[in-house]
Amino acid sequence: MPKAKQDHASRRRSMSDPLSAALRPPPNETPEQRTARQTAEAEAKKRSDSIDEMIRQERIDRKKNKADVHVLLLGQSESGKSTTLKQFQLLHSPAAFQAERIAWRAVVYLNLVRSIRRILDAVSPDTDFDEHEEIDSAEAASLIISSNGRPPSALSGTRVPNYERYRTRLEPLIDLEGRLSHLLSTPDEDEAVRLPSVSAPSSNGHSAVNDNGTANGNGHSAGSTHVNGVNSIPDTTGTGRNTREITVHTSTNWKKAFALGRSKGTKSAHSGEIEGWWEDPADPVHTLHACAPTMLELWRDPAVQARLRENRIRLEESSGFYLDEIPRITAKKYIPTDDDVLKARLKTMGVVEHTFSISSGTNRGVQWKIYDVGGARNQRQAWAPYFSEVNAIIFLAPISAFDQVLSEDQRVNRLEDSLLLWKAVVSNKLLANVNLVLFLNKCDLLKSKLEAGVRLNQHMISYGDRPNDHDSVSKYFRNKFGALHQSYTPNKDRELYIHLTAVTDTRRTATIIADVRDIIIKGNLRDMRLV
Ligand SMILES: Nc1nc2c(ncn2[C@@H]2O[C@H](COP(=O)(O)OP(=O)(O)OP(=O)(O)O)[C@@H](O)[C@H]2O)c(=O)[nH]1
Ligand SMILES: [Mg+2]
Repeated sequence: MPKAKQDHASRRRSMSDPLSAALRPPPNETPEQRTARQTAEAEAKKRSDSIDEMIRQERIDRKKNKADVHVLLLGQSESGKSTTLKQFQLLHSPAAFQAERIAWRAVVYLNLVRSIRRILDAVSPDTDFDEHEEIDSAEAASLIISSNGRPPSALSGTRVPNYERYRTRLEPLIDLEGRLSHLLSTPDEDEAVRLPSVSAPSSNGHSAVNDNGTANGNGHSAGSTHVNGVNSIPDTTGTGRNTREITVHTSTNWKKAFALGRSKGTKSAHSGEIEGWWEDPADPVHTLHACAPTMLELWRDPAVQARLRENRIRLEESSGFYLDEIPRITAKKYIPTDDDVLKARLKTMGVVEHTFSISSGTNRGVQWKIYDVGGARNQRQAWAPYFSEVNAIIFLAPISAFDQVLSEDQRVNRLEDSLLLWKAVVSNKLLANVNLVLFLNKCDLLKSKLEAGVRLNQHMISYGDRPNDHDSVSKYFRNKFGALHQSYTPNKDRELYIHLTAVTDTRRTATIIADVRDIIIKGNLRDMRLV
């Protein structure tokens, strides 16, 4: 309908509208009555306009709050990025966390079996650490490097008289390790392209991540998790045993694959044919259950403990440590607890994107996109494409790692690597307006390490003769990382927000995450001491 006609029609409608008719001024209105009416009308209009303005402002505020928040988790491998993501999940999509809990059983089993194999390798009469070209990540994580960068040879150490018996009895676990790796690595025949192996660096030590491993891929973020990039299958040494850390998908595919049971045709707990996985004779729990007494005996054997000490292997500080809980983990009806899931170690390859919708508090309705990246050196070129779209970065630096080396380059101290990475992030001009939150992580491990007598000044000369306790050491790192930001940031107004964290600790991390969330939303970083 043409506009003139439309106006006319609406006028006609309003004239015949009984309400409009009632509001029309009386025909015999005096000039005083008219002035009073007009004043009252003007006031009513003012009130109405201010209500309209309030509604408009609220709408803008709501829109602002609804805007997506993009957070990138950065830091070296094993710094705790994926664990931080799990904490976000636990807080903001507990139903999804709950649904995936059972699938983490496979990872916990694999972590446990690998710890056992690590012990067997370390206490073997044939082991000479100096001959080992490669030590896997978790081994490297638990080694204190001697002054020449190598642990002392194990050849002259304590003999483990029961070694052969342990080996024979635990042989089924070696097979199980292969089965579990396979289950986790090839969950789906239609799976995406594989990345080059972590163990195949290019000549400059940085192997390329293929296209799938870089940003943006072909966004299939249905549900909440979306993976850009894939995993590599662990290497196999000449001995036929894996020495590398298992790298598997962090996508929902492997989770489904494990949760749904094994090969086709096998009766599945989830199809209702049997009551639970423990009734399935092919389930890994049976091998673990049968080997549990020997695993316990091995771990508690004083000769084994002595040998591990001589080799300076502290498994209790390594990723995915479950050796103190063998009976619980190997029980037939074992279901991982929240803490078990948080401790489970699965290396990330590529980029995992997770979406949360905050359903309570002041940030209600805000969509959060959190990107969890692989931190190993050959994964880092996948980070940059995300720099232009993030509002905030949570950078994790594990400060307990001052005496450890990178698994991908054993010449590089982990803390030095963290400091260099941090410097690169804070000085990056593309990130000048991105909010920065720094988690000085693994404070629990730092504390136990310092209490065990490991001295920071033996690895960091600049620490001098300051006290070797948790407070002094963490303060020193806080200042060191803070000073780098102050010196190199291209944005002098940017405030840095530093936390001392142990992201496996759910209660404390929940408090920190709530604060970080509010601060990121406000875009207003403040330096606070929360722990
Ligand atoms: N004790 C302790 N363990 C931690 C802490 N943070 C992480 N971990 C453990 O360290 C291991 C490595 O953590 P991840 O979150 O997988 O590390 P990441 O940064 O994602 O590593 P990549 O995926 O290789 O880049 C896991 O087994 C975690 O449970 C911490 O603060 N304290
Ligand atoms: Mg990870």
